[in-house]
Amino acid sequence: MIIIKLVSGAQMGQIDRYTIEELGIDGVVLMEQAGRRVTEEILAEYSALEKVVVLAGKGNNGGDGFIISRLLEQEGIAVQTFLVGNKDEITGDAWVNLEILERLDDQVTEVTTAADVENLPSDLKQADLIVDAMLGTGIKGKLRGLFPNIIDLVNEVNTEVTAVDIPSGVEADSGIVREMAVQAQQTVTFALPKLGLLLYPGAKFVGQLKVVDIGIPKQAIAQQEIETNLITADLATKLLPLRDDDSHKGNYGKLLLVAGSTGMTGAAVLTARASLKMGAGLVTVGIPSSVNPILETKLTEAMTYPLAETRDGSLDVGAIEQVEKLMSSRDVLAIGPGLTTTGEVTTVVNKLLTKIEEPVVVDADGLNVIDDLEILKEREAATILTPHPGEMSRLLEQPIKEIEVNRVAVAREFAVEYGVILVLKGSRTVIATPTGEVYINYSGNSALATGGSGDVLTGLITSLVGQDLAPVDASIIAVYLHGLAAEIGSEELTKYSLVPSDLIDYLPQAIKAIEN
Ligand SMILES: NC(=O)C1=CN([C@@H]2O[C@H](COP(=O)(O)OP(=O)(O)OC[C@H]3O[C@@H](n4cnc5c(N)ncnc54)[C@H](O)[C@@H]3O)[C@@H](O)[C@H]2O)[C@H](O)CC1
Ligand SMILES: [K+]
Repeated sequence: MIIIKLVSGAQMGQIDRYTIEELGIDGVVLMEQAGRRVTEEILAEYSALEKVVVLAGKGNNGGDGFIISRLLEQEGIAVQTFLVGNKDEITGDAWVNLEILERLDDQVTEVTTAADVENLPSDLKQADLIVDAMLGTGIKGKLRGLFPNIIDLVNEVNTEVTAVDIPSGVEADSGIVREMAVQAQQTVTFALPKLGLLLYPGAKFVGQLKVVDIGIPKQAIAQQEIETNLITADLATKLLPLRDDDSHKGNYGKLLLVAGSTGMTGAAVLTARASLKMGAGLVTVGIPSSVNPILETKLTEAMTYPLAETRDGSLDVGAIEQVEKLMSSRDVLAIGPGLTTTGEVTTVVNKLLTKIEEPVVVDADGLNVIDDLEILKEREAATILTPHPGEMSRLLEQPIKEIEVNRVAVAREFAVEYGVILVLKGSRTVIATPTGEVYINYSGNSALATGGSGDVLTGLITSLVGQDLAPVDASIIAVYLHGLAAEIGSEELTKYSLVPSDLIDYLPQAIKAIEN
């Protein structure tokens, strides 16, 4: 599948409603399929189950749980079903399934008091598997009642857990976990992955994720406008530009990278090397003149251009005209890595953002010195901003925490408001476009959490924009490959020892993995 849509809990609810009310597929039928699919996944994963505990909540997630209890019993497995709540509070499709279970004489034990909770641990410990069907997409706000205690118990015992749809405690829209959530080894989710299963911190609780079809027709999904997509290997493959044998360097972009300063030449080197390794045609690094000799020795294929500098070795306003002149024969500009924020850098960056008519990628210090976001709106060519949450926090003058818990919304709103491609870095990098489309990246690992990995990403994006890719497509491939190179590289080097220059060395293997 090339594009995988990611849904919020509310969108999934709408799709359900449409399927049931407009298409006339009964909710009980959907629930039956849901329960059956989870049961199949459980049986496929665990071959020798003897005892299973199903923990059910009062909503439809619990309804799925009742079906799973019934189907596992039919397989000859001893199932204990606990309902967190009173039976007389159960309604609708969940009630239908509770009734069936009772008619079959399969016991459902109510857990309604602290004393009931105290009785749970021995059963939880003795079980081969716990099925978490307490809270699904319907969770709202802080965990209430007995849930915090029960979730604690589930997490304390050693028994493996399969979560139904989403681990209880994780919010489907955001991945927010208010105080705690069930730590699952496996999560079986219905129809489409929920955002909260991919975004942190929720993602930590999911274990292995399986997305199963429960018979929701694709028309019901199509009728929802879903603008949030998962970046898959297939999508990266589809977007990767082909290289024609009958081509020359002019076909692959002329890049100008304005980066580096005294003490930070490494940033310029990483950006340049990454852009070359991604296939750029011609790369020029514009760098404060006194550090130019360093770049000359560190870079072989890239050209360098000494730019006007102040006494402290950072850019001087004289660089504005030099960059403008260079850009008259270049296709794309990247500005920011290792520039520092001192002296005249602010003026240089802000002036260039208004003057340069080619696509611009702004990163690191380039982002830190933007003094008026309005200039972004004025730009006609594409602007790609690649902040990490700290830089985003500065751009928006909002606490990092608010950005972290709201990555998708923050990125989308910013991209739409300022007409830019926003690449909000972090585990699960979010790419947002001026039209409000969002792409979430799943590749990568903690090896990327080190100074310099952002410089590599900037090089990759700039390189692909130079190769004439649409800025959003360039960002998608770059972010995906960057993460994949980290995954491949850390297999050999470990997540501790993989450094950004290694990322560049592993890029060819990442490209190979997605090449057709
Ligand atoms: N996606 C599908 O096509 C299908 C999904 N199914 C399952 O249905 C749930 C969603 O069911 P819903 O009834 O809307 O909500 P929940 O069961 O998740 O929870 C409602 C239940 O929980 C209580 N509650 C809510 N928040 C809290 C809280 N913070 N603390 C304590 N209690 C809370 C609330 O009062 C209700 O009692 C979906 O995930 C799927 O598993 C269908 O089975 C098939 C189709
Ligand atoms: K659940």
